[in-house]
Parts: sequence; C-alpha cells; structure tokens
Amino acid sequence: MSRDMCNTSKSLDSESADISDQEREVTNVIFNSKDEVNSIEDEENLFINDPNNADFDDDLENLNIANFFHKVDSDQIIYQKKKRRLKLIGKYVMGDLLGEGAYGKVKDMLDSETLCRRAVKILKQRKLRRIPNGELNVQREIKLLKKLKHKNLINLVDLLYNHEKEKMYLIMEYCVGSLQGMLDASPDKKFPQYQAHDYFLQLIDGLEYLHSMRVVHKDIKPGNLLLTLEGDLKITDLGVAETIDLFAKDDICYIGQGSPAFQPPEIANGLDCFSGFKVDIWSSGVTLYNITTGLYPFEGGTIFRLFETIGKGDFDIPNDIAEPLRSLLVGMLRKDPEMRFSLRQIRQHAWFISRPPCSSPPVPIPPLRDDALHKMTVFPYLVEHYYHDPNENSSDVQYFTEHELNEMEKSRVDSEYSNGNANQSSSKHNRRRSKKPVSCISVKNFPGCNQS
Ligand SMILES: Nc1ncnc2c1ncn2[C@@H]1O[C@H](COP(=O)(O)OP(=O)(O)OP(=O)(O)O)[C@@H](O)[C@H]1O
Repeated sequence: MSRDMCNTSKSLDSESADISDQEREVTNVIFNSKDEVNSIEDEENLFINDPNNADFDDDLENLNIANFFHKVDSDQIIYQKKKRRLKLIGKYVMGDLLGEGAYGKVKDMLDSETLCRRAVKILKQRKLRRIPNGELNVQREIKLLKKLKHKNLINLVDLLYNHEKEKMYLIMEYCVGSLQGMLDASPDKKFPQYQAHDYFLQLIDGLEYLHSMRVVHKDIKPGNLLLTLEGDLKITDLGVAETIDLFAKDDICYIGQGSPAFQPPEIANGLDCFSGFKVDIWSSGVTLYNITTGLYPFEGGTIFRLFETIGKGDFDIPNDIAEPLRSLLVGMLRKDPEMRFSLRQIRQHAWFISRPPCSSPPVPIPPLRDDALHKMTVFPYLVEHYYHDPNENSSDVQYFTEHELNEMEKSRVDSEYSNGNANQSSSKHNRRRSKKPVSCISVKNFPGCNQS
C-alpha cells in the first residue's frame, strides 16, 4: 500500500495516536531516508507557522509542492519500540489504557502501597469546559461518589489533582468490563437467563441503596454496569444523577438526562415533573429486557420517532420469553409510573426469587486488546524500571515494520494461550532479566521516575 506524503503526515498523527491508544509500545516513526524526515519536518513547520502572518500565503505559493507530495510505501515506515517509562501519580503507578469515554481516558493503575489494582479516569479541565455541563456533571459525580459506598456501586478510592496541568485523577476500583461490552462481543447480544438474573439481582441491590440515599441515577443501562474480576456488578456513571432534597415530600424530579432508549414515557412525552425513582425502575426494566432478549422494547430511527414510540408505551416481548420473566418485564415497563413495579414488588416477584437453571455456557468477558486474561499492564513498566541494564548500549535499538510488530504481538498472544498460564509475564524483558518475583517489588520512592 502506498500513500500520499501529505496524507502520510496526517495519518502518522492519527496512527501514532491509535497505536499509543492501543498501547502497542510504538511511538516513534522513522523514515528510511533523511530527506523524507526533513520534508516532514518542513511540512510540519509550515503548518505550525502562524497562518495570520502575511508571509504565510506567499510561503505556500513559493513551495514546490512536488517536494512533499510524493509516495511512501508503508514498508518504508519503521517503528521504534518505545521505552516503557514508569509514571507515578502520587502513590499510584500508571499502566495502559483501558477505555475512553466522552469525558476522558481510563487507565490501568497500581496502588504502590496496598498493591491493589485500580482504574483511573483522567479528566482534563480544558476538555470538560468544552462539553455542555461537563464540569458540573463531574463535580456532581465526585460529590456523590465521595459519600456513597456500596458493594454494587463503583467505589471512588482516591481523588488527585494536578493544578498545573489542570488534570483530575479519579482513582476507582478496577473492573474488567461492562455488560454492554460483553453483549457486544456475544453472538446473540444477550445473556442466558441465569446470568442475567445474577446481574439483575445485583443491579436491584445497588439501586435500592442509591434510592435509600435519595439518589436517582437517571442513566441505568448495560454500558453503565461494570463487572469486577469476582463477578460483582458495579453501577457507575453518576454524572446525571440527582439527589432528592432531604426535606422533599416525594421523589419528584424535573430534568431527565439519560440515554434516549432507556427513558420512560413520562420523559418521552415531555412531562414537567415525574417520579425519579420510577425512572430508574423503567430503565432497569429496559436493561433487563435488553440483556435477556438482545433487543430493545422501543426503537425508532430518530430520537423523535423513538420518543414517539416510548410515549405510547406499547411493546412486544419475544415469544421465547416465558413466565415468570414475562410478567416482571410487563410490571417494570408499565406506562403509568404509579402502576409500575416498585423495588419491593420486583424483589417479591417469582423470577427474582428463583434462579433460572443454567441452560448454556455464560457469556464471557471479552479480551482486552487480545488479552483474554486482562493481565495487569503496570508490570512491564516496573520490570523496565527495576531491571533495565544501564550499561546496555542505547544505540543498540531495534526497529520493526508495522507488519513485524503485528506478527510479534500475535505470536506472543498465541504462546500465552497455549501455555495457559495466567501469571506468566509476556514481556521480553521479563523473560530475559527477571531475577526476583515481580510481586515482591516495593514501588515506594522510585528514584528518577516520572512523577506527575
Ligand atoms: N473502574 C473501571 N475499571 C476498568 N475499566 C473501566 C472503569 N471505568 C471505566 N472503564 C472503561 O473505560 C471506558 C470509558 O469509561 P467512561 O466511564 O469514561 O465512559 P463511558 O461510560 O464508556 O462513556 P461516557 O462517559 O462517554 O458515557 C469504559 O467503556 C470502560 O471500558
């Protein structure tokens, strides 16, 4: 494949972004020919130059376009293996990317004192200012997470700020994925009933706790239900949650902000006020419908059409959904909030009380970037930090083509699968240099590491 040089420069940016996102240890792109490097640099300088400068347009015209619009084969692009540099945020050692949401990136992390694995959500103030209600939603979420503690609610373990960089670090308990991620990776986009039952019971436990603390979540959906390695369900994302005033007589809310497909008829129909708790019951009902059927009870090509359908409140349940699940779904998705099941009615329902039989294998947690074991990504940084040989000739750097890197990654994953050893480290450095078990490392007071 060959590419236009101009596009190459552009795609190099996105490629290196992709690659770093995928944490493939690759950042530096090196061209075989020095001229090519210069032309790229010239090109960058050109566009970095201030376009408001009067000379800018003249410069453009005088440039010989042919100098940098030439083709480069992808095998001429070679990648340099990036050095893994240990990065500390307070007492936490930073690992690789786990996922990314609208507000920021979530990365793997290790608490150097307790050796507990954590996940950190990195929020940049500048980015938040560009999102409508971004700062407000984050403040609200932090305030709530600080006071709420429950087994089925994501736990905010720590909160760190870097005022200089205007960054916020929300250190949370580590989860292996969301129900949505599992559904997306499964062929039928649904769970067997016994698996859905297990998650639903935990959802109701978490929801009952939230409501007892006068908190309406407002955005219950499979994407906001995370799972720990132990299979504990954690309700997350309280960005649009609302706390009912302590002295309020009821649970009346005035603003509905959740995901459209999970909104109840009273919000779809534009009512001025509605019962907050019944909103969560409805969205939990849509969630239960979705995880047991692989479908949505209400659909529409546009939000307008979707809300029109939800507003009418008529929906079908697939024939293969038998009692007692059927009547539970009907009870949770009653159009009239007054008639809709309460948490107590859900708890007393036959489907809730008795666990459905194990009919088929459970839907597994999908691998994280080819790693079925979701191994901790912090270890290679520690290994590099502690076992890096300072006498190693730094000019002895190896370069690889993209194809070679892909092949190396593939064979690494294959060999881990065939060895079937969860604890086996994948790192080349580990195999070569490990002299003592990594778990014995104390990661306090790192000399020379990159403290942020
Ligand atoms: N505690 C956690 N442990 C492990 N991974 C997590 C954790 N929290 C979030 N993630 C991962 O990070 C991704 C981004 O999460 P985040 O909460 O920022 O966004 P989102 O809920 O996916 O989307 P948005 O916030 O834009 O609605 C998630 O999809 C999930 O895969």
